[in-house]
Amino acid sequence: MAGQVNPDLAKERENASFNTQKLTNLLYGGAEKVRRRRYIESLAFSDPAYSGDEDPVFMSREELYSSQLKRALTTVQRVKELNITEEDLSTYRNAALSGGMPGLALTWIAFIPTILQQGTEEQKQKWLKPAQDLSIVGAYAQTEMGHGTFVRGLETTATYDPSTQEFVIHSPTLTSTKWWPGGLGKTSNYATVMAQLYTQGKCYGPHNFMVQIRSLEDHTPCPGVTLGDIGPKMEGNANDNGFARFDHVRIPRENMLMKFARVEPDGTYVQPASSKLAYSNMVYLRGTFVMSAAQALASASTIAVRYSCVRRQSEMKPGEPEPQILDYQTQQYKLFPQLAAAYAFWFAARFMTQQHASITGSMEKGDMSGLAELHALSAGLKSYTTAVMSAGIDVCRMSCGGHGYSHASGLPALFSTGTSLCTAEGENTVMMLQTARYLVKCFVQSQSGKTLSGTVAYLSAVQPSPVSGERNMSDLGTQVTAFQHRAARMVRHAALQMQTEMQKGKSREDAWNSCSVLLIKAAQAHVHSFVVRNFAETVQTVEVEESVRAVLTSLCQLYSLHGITEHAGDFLMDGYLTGRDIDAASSLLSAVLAQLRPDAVALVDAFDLHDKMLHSVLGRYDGRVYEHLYQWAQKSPLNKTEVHESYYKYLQPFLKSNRAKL
Ligand SMILES: CCCCCCCC/C=C\CCCCCCCC(=O)SCCNC(=O)CCNC(=O)[C@H](O)C(C)(C)COP(=O)(O)OP(=O)(O)OC[C@H]1O[C@@H](n2cnc3c(N)ncnc32)[C@H](O)[C@@H]1OP(=O)(O)O
Ligand SMILES: Cc1cc2nc3c(=O)[nH]c(=O)nc-3n(C[C@H](O)[C@H](O)[C@H](O)COP(=O)(O)OP(=O)(O)OC[C@H]3O[C@@H](n4cnc5c(N)ncnc54)[C@H](O)[C@@H]3O)c2cc1C
Repeated sequence: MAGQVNPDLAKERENASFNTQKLTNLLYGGAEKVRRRRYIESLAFSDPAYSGDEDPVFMSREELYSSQLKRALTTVQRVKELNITEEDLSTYRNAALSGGMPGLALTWIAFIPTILQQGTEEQKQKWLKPAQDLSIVGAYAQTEMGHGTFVRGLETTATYDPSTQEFVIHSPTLTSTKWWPGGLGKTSNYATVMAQLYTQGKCYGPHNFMVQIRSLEDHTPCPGVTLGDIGPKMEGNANDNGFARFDHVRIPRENMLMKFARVEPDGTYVQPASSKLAYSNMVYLRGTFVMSAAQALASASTIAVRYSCVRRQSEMKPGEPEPQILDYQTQQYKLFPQLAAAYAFWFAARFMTQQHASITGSMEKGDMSGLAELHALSAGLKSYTTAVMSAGIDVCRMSCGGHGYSHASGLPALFSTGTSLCTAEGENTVMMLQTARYLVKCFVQSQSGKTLSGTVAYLSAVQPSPVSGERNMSDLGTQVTAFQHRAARMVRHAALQMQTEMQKGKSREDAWNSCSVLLIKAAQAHVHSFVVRNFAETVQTVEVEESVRAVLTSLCQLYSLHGITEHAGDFLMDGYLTGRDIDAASSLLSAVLAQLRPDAVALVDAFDLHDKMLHSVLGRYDGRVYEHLYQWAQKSPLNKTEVHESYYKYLQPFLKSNRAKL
């Protein structure tokens, strides 16, 4: 019957052990914030300006680009009309754009933050408002065809000419062509360009420059600038990721973003407090990817868990009705770890945001001591959470069988969008190696007697010797300590291995490369241990109803026990955990799967993701999967005519001639 919720799904909701709304409030920071978020979303969802477009999967690249651009421009207009505040801005935009990435997106997520973080007060005055009001549109142009990871290897030059007080921006080679920046291809008329700064005959490394790239009158490229779109990608095709070449393009001296480093009119270079401050916007964006990872995994688990309650398949017991596929333990083992990771990353993202605010606050006051930890934490968390998210979405997709492979499920698009976060804003392996670099340094410091603090404090506190006696593997504290022990041992092992290689005569760089697999694994173990500890501390300390705490505790247990059993070898290596402990962890894990089963739907409902954000026939809140699957397929462009034109062009003549031969 129209409007009714699938009875299986309705029953799941009735049987939950806790109040979903209470958990939603916890996730979003209180009942008032939830109410506000829903209200802001409803403004977008009910606005006819955003409805009527067809499903993006049925659109051509050009249709997609234009329709998302149009929507994005409508959001700018509506934000003014509706007085949407800064705090509600991203909620409104996400809802209006249904999570899509228009050509304007990088203006919001990279161009404006770069001006904010790298610009002087005067520069902010000049460019912030135009960028926010969208009288200029900007890209963040750093990556080149030949270099993305190795920022010091960028080839674009910005050479200061004191006679005119200008910088000359130049792309000396094909490989120096800026390649990938979002919105650069067709949409932007400005870009912050990362280029090697040359002044008084000396190179001072990569710095950011504000460059006008298109005419503000007719949008044609400025003299000396060649621009274009780099072509379709795995996903995100509403965005015109682009290329740009500069042929001795002159910009005023004031266009160098000079909050940290400066070039005086006579060409004198003034050093920043740290050369890495030019990278602050990357650190910020990496931090935001942790929440994107949590949300992407939350979306995937919402889709897969709801569908797994609607879908019935096979016979568990002879003669009995087909069970919901979520009743199979193997299905729970696929999905619940993804669900648990989504929660774990959500809380980790919250920590990351707080750390970012607190350390950048100190940096504003001139205290740079937290920069290294902030970089290591954001790089490691970005790498770890996006990798788990990407793999996890694919697990969710496969858990939905054939229908998961259809775009109707929303999972293919979610995967190909989500997986881009493993590469963008610092390739994951490279990022994890940055965390490893910090850990090795900390280890060496702790060896020489320094007491470590912050997220690495445990490296000096945890003893590497095995602990004997029975362990209560269901105790969260025991699990956290086991993770810390594992990480500390792996960091120590990788660092000592490096020292051994160097003692054998290898250079530091060669020793680093020959130990980099160990280093990556150690850094992953470190981040994993941080995420477990942060999850455990959150569930233990947060102010919430006991029924919510109980289900979160089970979820935390699951995340942690899953990690222990999946990486059993690491925990067994030095005998810290025994085979008996691992067996106990496996049995507990099975028990927690069964314990969480009745709450699975309520746990995904608590993410409060609207159907308009999920884009999934399988993950619909009402669970009416089959009728909508049928309706969705009708929209396929191939169904526009009963007999497709290629029948007349190709198939008919072919069949006819074959029949004639009979
Ligand atoms: C339902 C929801 C679904 C949602 C899902 C989707 C949401 C959509 C959202 C979004 C969509 C996508 C949006 C895309 C946007 C993308 C934008 C871009 O990609 S912009 C380009 C980024 N480019 C990189 O990140 C380059 C990476 N490379 C680097 O950062 C550097 O080159 C690095 C770190 C690899 C090396 O840097 P060195 O060569 O300058 O430094 P060295 O020599 O290695 O180190 C010197 C010291 O500096 C430290 N260091 C390096 N970077 C640092 C930093 N940033 N801060 C502090 N210290 C740093 C190092 O740790 C080292 O420290 P010691 O010497 O050991 O103490
Ligand atoms: C969707 C998307 C949007 C993007 N948007 C922008 C944007 O708006 N602006 C912008 O400037 N850029 C953008 N980029 C570019 C992005 O930042 C780079 O692609 C990214 O930083 C990775 O660099 P790379 O492509 O040079 O990879 P590479 O470094 O070439 O990576 C290739 C392989 O080499 C390995 N590798 C490289 N260096 C090392 C090392 N030191 N140690 C061990 N292994 C190593 C990597 O692990 C990887 O396996 C975007 C990219 C994508 C996919």
